[in-house]
Amino acid sequence: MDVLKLLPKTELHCHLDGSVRPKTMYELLLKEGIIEVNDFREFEELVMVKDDCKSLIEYLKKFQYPLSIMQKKENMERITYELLEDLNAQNVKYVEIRFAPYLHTKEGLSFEEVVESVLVGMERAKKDFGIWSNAVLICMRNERVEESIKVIKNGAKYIGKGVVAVDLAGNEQDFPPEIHQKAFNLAYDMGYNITIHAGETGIAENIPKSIELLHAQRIGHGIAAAKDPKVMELLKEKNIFLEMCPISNLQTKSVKSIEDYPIRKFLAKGLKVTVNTDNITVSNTSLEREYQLLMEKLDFTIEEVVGLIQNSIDAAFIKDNERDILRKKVDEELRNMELI
Ligand SMILES: O=c1[nH]cnc2c1ncn2[C@H]1C[C@H](O)[C@@H](CO)O1
Ligand SMILES: [Zn+2]
Repeated sequence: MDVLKLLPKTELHCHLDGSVRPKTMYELLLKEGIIEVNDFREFEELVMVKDDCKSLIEYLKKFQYPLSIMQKKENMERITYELLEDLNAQNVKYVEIRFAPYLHTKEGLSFEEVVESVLVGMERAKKDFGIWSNAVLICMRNERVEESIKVIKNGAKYIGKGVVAVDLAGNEQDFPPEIHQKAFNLAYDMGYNITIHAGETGIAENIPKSIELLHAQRIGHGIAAAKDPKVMELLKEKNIFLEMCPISNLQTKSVKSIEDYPIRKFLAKGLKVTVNTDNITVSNTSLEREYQLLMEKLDFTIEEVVGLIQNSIDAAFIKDNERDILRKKVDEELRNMELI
């Protein structure tokens, strides 16, 4: 839809390893001898989930391919830069890119080399394309709390220099939030913003736990809140933003079908909802596709989509003066499109 293409957009929940430009991943996997397929289509089957994906755990298996080539500084920088180049071409004005630094230290890179390569890619993209971005550092749920503490301590020197927040991601079913409480207390004291993946795989209680024990200001996914009015009440009362990712949620079977997707229920309850991609390549999606799905299947109007974009601006982990600048830029384009 042309109007969706042209809309000025913001992206708050986008994993770097799940969003590697497919052609680049193919080139690097072949060059490094990790795969032997010689057909691009066959390769796409390997790295993107299909509709028959059964769970988040199955979905997470796709990350082994991008992670295997994201172990070098030049690859990290290039992948970040290209993601931003592609998002800029889709008129994304602001993006928060998330990644788990320690998943990129398997072949000798230091934590600092990983983070700085991403930050250099972001800087270069800003200079070349004008697209503005910040980074979110991920702690992995399946790791011990000491590993999360290392992410938080080592990342602190980058707060305000491109890093704005920390997150907890990975297998939610087997690793509840409280395992990482000590780390997120520290993150809170150190001044990070905090977002937590919670309620993605049906466990509603992980949402209040993430807010009350881990200081979450935003919740990734949050689908399971729909089952519990008290959880929705808490989200509303605490003014917590939801980072919803419809296509990913359908693929991981967070919801049975798009008709069961609780986005309208959340909006009707007055919750602050944003819409994001999660993993552009693994989920084979884009912001445009996410919005198009909402318009085609859930009867969203273009004005409602604009409302979601405006929520993202409110939810972004940026300073208020930066938020004013971003809002002004987006509003100007919306006004020119006669959408506000
Ligand atoms: O949607 C998700 N839920 C939980 N974990 C996820 C999701 N998408 C990606 N991840 C994991 C797999 C990646 O390797 C890791 C860091 O981006 O975060
Ligand atoms: Zn995610």
